[in-house]
Amino acid sequence: MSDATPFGERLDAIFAAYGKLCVGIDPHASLLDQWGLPDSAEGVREFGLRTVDAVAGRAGIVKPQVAFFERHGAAGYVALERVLAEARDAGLLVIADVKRGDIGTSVEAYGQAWLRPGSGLESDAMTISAYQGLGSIDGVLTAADSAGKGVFVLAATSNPEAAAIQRAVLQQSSRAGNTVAQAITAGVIGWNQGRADAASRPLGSVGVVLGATVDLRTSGIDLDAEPPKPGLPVLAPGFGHQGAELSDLRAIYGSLAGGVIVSESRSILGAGPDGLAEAIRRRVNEVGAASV
Ligand SMILES: O=C(O)c1cc(=O)[nH]c(=O)n1[C@@H]1O[C@H](COP(=O)(O)O)[C@@H](O)[C@H]1O
Repeated sequence: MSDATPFGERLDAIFAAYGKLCVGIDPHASLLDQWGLPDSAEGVREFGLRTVDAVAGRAGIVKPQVAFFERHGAAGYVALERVLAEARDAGLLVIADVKRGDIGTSVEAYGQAWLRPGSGLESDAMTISAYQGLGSIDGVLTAADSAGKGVFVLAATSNPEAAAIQRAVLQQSSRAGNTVAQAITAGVIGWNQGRADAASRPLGSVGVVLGATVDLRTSGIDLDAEPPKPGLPVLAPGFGHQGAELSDLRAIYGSLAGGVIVSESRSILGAGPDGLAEAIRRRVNEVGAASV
């Protein structure tokens, strides 16, 4: 499947081949220590490469968190470029967790950094924030679409402090009365439905971040409606270390459960370099049993 194939189709193929686990690549200082690696650019590179090696052939998706590489400045970025390239060469789908957002022209430049084919930081998808308005991300969505790339827009994030803002109710716009999380989710579903051949696509190429720790109904997300067509990719952090249980997956996500990517970092990485492959294998099976 070529890179220009829509991201949603590539994600669907990965789901079929490897299931829905995404392994976060988060080289926390404490994990580097546990793995016997230095807290340096070399350390995060080695951590990333070993994780990619352990994931390849066992799961299909990785999500490097850029902040842990950025801590080491330019050398950290060089390390990240290598990890991204090795992951993509290994056939993994790479979601760059960068959470960018700005006025439209600047967010487009972020898109060029992370999603433009040939860029040193090229990834298959990136996380972005639409808190400067849904219109501010239009340009990056269009560019991603034409390059077969994906975008995950923050909607209801897993951290408890987020609820006050993300459950706030819009006063203006055609979505007045919606919560912020609801308006973003509806906007993304609408975007996917507006693409050519949308009805025949299994999954859209734009998804949302809906944390597994969140009461999504209270956030205004409709979990009882028919699943959208095409399906909505849902990046779902919050399982594992943050406390959400896989056995609750269907209850948490309702009719959106089919598009859920279970993303875990510390709960898997904490197995250490020697236990990592086995921890991934086990979690892939558990996610398979819990997923729709
Ligand atoms: O976009 C994300 O990935 C994300 C969104 C969110 O709502 N909550 C959240 O925890 N994340 C990221 O997901 C990862 C979760 O890590 P663990 O809690 O160790 O599984 C971290 O890299 C977070 O930055």
